[in-house]
Amino acid sequence: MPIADVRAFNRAIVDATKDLVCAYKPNIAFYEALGLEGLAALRDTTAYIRKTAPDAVLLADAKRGDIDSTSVKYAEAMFDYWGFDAVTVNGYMGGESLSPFFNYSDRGVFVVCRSSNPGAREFQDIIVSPDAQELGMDGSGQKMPLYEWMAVRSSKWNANGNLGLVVGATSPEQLRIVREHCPGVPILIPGVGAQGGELEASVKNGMDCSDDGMCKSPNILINSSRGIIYADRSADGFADGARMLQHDCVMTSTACWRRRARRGNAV
Ligand SMILES: O=c1ccn([C@@H]2O[C@H](COP(=O)(O)O)[C@@H](O)[C@H]2O)c(=O)[nH]1
Repeated sequence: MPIADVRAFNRAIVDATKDLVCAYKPNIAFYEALGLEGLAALRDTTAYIRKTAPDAVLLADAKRGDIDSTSVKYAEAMFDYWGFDAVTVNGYMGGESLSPFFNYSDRGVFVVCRSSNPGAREFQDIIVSPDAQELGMDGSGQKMPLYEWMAVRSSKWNANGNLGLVVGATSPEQLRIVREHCPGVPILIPGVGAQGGELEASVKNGMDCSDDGMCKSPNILINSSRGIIYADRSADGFADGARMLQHDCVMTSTACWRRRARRGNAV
């Protein structure tokens, strides 16, 4: 569905949702597809978000990643030129290819770990046998799916404490496993709404209870794009979409906290 005026469309979304969301995640592809005019609209949109919702995190969904000398330029573009707070990256070229992003210690770097699309299983679920030494274990290498190895391995890239992971809401069981390996790491969870991901199971399995069992800081970012921006092209529609998602997240996490509290904080 072409949008006649991208700037006005985005402004209406921001106005309607600024009190309801903690972050905005423009997907760079949609702006690049419109050429220079699209990039100008992205620039104006990010400026509008900064002005209107100054506390919101601006996360670029760009899934960048290349050899390190090229990643230096991708990181400069995302953080220095565009001024994003965080970016999604592709880690399958290995840790050193991402260090230019992690070197920006005041910015977040969300590594795709288990994506939300149906084809995710084609590679990410393949069982691999990482070197035992790499795993920091004795004996022979332990077998695990590739996405799980990504979760384990990525903690080595987190010297600056700015690692995040991306795990789709379409695979809550894999999310549970990733969370087990990665306490304290923020997880971006796309895939609710249009992709049919499971919100309740994702909130339950993704919440971070590493602090004190009460999940003071759940460390999850639930993403809904089409569920909000195409909810109904009106201010009420955008706000309703965001409000419904917020309501469901709060209900689920509160129920989870209560259950855990009743069990004496056991996670
Ligand atoms: O595994 C992934 C990683 C990124 N995405 C991106 O998130 C949004 C989801 O859009 P919806 O309209 O809420 O389905 C989109 O920009 C994807 O590129 C993802 O879906 N899955």
